[in-house]
Amino acid sequence: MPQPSTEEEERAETGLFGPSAVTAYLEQVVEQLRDERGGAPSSSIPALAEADPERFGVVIATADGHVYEAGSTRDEFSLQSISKAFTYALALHDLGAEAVHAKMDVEPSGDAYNEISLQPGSGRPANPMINAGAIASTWLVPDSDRDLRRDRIREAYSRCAGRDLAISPEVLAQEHDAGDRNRALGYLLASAGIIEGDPTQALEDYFAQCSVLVTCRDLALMGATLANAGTNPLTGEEVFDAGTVSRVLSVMSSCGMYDDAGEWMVRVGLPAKSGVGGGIIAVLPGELAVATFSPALDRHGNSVRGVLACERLSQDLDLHFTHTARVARSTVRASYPIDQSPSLVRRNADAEAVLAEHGTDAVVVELQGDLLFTGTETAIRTVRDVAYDASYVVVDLRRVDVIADYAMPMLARTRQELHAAGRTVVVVAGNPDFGRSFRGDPPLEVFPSRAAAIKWVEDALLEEHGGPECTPSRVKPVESELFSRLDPADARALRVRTVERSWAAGENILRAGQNFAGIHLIVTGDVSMSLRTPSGERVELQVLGPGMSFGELALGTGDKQHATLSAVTDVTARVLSPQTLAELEQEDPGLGLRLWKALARDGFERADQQWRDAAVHASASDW
Ligand SMILES: NC(=O)CC[C@H](N)C(=O)O
Repeated sequence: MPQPSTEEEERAETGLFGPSAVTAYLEQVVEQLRDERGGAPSSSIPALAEADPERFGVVIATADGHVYEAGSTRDEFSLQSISKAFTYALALHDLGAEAVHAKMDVEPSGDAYNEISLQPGSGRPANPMINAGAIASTWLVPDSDRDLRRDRIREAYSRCAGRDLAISPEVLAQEHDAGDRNRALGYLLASAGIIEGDPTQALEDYFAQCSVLVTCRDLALMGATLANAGTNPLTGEEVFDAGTVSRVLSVMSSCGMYDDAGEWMVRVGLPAKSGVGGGIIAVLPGELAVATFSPALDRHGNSVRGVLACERLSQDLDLHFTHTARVARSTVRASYPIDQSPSLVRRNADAEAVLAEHGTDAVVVELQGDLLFTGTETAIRTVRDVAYDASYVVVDLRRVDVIADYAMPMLARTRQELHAAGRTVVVVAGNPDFGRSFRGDPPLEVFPSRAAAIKWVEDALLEEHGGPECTPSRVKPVESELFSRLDPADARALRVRTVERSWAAGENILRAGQNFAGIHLIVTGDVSMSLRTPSGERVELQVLGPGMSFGELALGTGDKQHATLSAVTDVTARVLSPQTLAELEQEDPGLGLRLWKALARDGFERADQQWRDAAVHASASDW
């Protein structure tokens, strides 16, 4: 079955941009280590002893399924002991950790992989990565009614690799012929009651799993399945549950490289498993897997070039588990007072004055990435710090990918603590689950956009620090912004020429592109002004409230509405219709001229305000 290719591979074949920089790096590593000629292929069976020691491949497969390879990455070789990690996973998956732990411990033995040894006292093998534990793991995998044990094992490996892997009959026959030491282990396990009954079939199935043929690329995808918590990142199929994978990786960390495991964790720092066929997989949980292949082995039975390549990648790419803690510092994307990114609501002069004075009393904290413990701790510390000086905190979760279950109560408690101290936390979240993150009493305000959240906070600040004139629910036309620029007599003369119109919440009032439909003075309710992007996305520009006007800008844009106006709430307005305006020019040209001057001043000020808002919005990133 052909090996599945990824999009990068297909694109790289087109040659448009050439191989990725990651591939180029791996090619450089292969070339620089190719001259390392220490060690020799395993002499345990002819098929291994005859392997070409010059073959050398390195692959990185990311936990989201991107594969980068260099060197001999498509040549097949036998899996050998790397199989142990995956058979152990299958036994855990089938029987559970307790049943498996009754048959083998999880302690590093410090012995060679084929040591004839069981733990004193318990009589269990020290761990599943040495042959004694591995044979016990194989025995634990039950035949299913559909498949023999060895088919179940091979099929599980194939699901991790993303393609159908085969057992080499030649290697299997040679493992069988050379298997007396393993048979001694099998009967020792039976004598200790670890294997119950005849160990023969388990031994044959163990030989079979060692004889499964893989390529370096297959190994990397098998490792990436472990890095991706048990789900194959290319096929999306869950092969093992996350708890099983966590246990397997833990045991690989302490035992996967046999009596070189301690040195390995210091120099490479990744859970790994090697095999005398010349393969190694190393896994950075949640991020990637590295796979290497070169048949020449050191005295521990680990590939010489493979170990050097893993050390090199760990050091060059900072893969060591003690180096990957930086991600927490990137949890906080930005933090700024709301007056640096005011809402889209056009406020009257009184309201603007109050917000200018109190706008720093509310702060936005934008979070991103995964809120695991360190990310959550950083987020909590930041929210508490900003809340020290601010009464309102807007926590923007839209760029957060994951909030760990244990983080939810920590975030909820933080909100309660701030509430008890007179602070209010509101949340911006597209994911409804995230809205639960800060839940508690009083009920949490969750908004789909930051603009809506900031409007809510501004309204709260105006209610606290401004009078009713800041957030009027009703404004007479003669007190509107536009008419207040005129003499009272002119305002009254125009008021009698208006007609009342009303719209229900959600109703369209004016559409972009339609002809001028008159000057509208909002008496009650909120009106949203929006545009459609070329891709059809609706972008809200402003929210207008009582006392404000709309529709007149069409006069400056060729009599066509430049934006869509829709009722956010129920709306009533007084309208100077186009016909009324035409009659006014005939009947009282002086009043008409004074109206146009007031419009011009209002328009220029509004345009200036919009440019200033646009500059602020551009700096405060997208809405
Ligand atoms: N470390 C290894 O890869 C050893 C595998 C070999 N088939 C054995 O069982 O001894």
